[in-house]
Amino acid sequence: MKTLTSASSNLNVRSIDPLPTPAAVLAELPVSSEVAASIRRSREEIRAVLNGVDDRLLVIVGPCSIHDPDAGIEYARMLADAAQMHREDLLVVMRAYFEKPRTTVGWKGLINDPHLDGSHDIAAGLRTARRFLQEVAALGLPLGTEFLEPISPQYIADLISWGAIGARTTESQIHRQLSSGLSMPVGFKNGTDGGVRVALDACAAAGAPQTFLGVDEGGRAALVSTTGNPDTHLILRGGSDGPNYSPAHIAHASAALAAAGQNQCLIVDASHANSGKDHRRQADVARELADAISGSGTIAGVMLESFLVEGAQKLDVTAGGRLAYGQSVTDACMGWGVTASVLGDLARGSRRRRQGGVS
Ligand SMILES: O=C[C@H](O)[C@H](O)COP(=O)(O)O
Ligand SMILES: C=C(OP(=O)(O)O)C(=O)O
Repeated sequence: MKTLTSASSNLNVRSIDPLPTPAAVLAELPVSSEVAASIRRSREEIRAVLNGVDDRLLVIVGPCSIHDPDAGIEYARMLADAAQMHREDLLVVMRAYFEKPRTTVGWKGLINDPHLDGSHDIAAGLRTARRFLQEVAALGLPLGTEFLEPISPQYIADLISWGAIGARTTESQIHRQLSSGLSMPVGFKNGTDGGVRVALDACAAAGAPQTFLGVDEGGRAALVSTTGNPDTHLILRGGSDGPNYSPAHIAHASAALAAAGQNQCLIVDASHANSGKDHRRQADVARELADAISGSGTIAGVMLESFLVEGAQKLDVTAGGRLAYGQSVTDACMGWGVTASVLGDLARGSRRRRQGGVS
């Protein structure tokens, strides 16, 4: 369906089709009171880690993107066991990314194109994402995601314990406004050029009350007024000028946060420009961080890209064809074996920090 509101509008629009409302999808796929309580609890735990009240290390780990819910669930079960094993030292959150920001063009994630064939069945994508989150949340594993489209949070945010705004959108006013109203802690990545200032500005903007155009649960355009998000924080992911996880980079970022009157605790992404997008290098970066955290009170968390099978495969939505099971179709990931060993190293680093009494 496409409606022309005037002879001069929608000239480049092929179609506009209504989607089910957030309220309809939430009613179809509700959250039990037990799961809702466990999500609220995990948000509090993440807050406590970010504020230095809980001395564990936050680890946000999982596939670069979820493209096959079955493989994602198999991964989640293994991660839930590992999270349980390391619960004294690590607070593990599963990366469940359904929306991919692209440098130019490419598959934009399971919500945008759930059949991976360019058919863009977003109604199915929203339901598939929500069903996946329900299933993982029922395992007791907290979930993290990148919020990219400003409308999709209405469909899934109640199931998310930690949110990220990506390097390509940290400077966007729309994403800062959105974050100011989200109910969970939200981390802002430094820019793709390595600039940390945009993320500090983002934390300040998202921490402030905002009024903007949004949608309500009924899918209607709405005036949204927020209180500001008290739990914004910085994520260092490296940039075009190289990695930014060295002790000097971390001290510099932490001082900039303090000067801006913001929380000095930050998260380091071991992937992306911090590992030159090389999944083998990512494990080395994570191990360097495991050593570094024992002497640093400011590294509150680490991000890892990991899936069942290491590496990545090419997805061509126009060509079809079979995909290897459990391997990323976006950025290359560490495989499960290496991930399990890296989690052990991070747990040991977290324990050493506690024993050394680093504050
Ligand atoms: O993490 C994912 C990617 O790095 C990001 O979405 C950009 O991907 P692209 O450069 O392949 O488009
Ligand atoms: C896109 C991502 O990261 P960045 O914004 O750092 O490129 C991601 O984590 O999937």
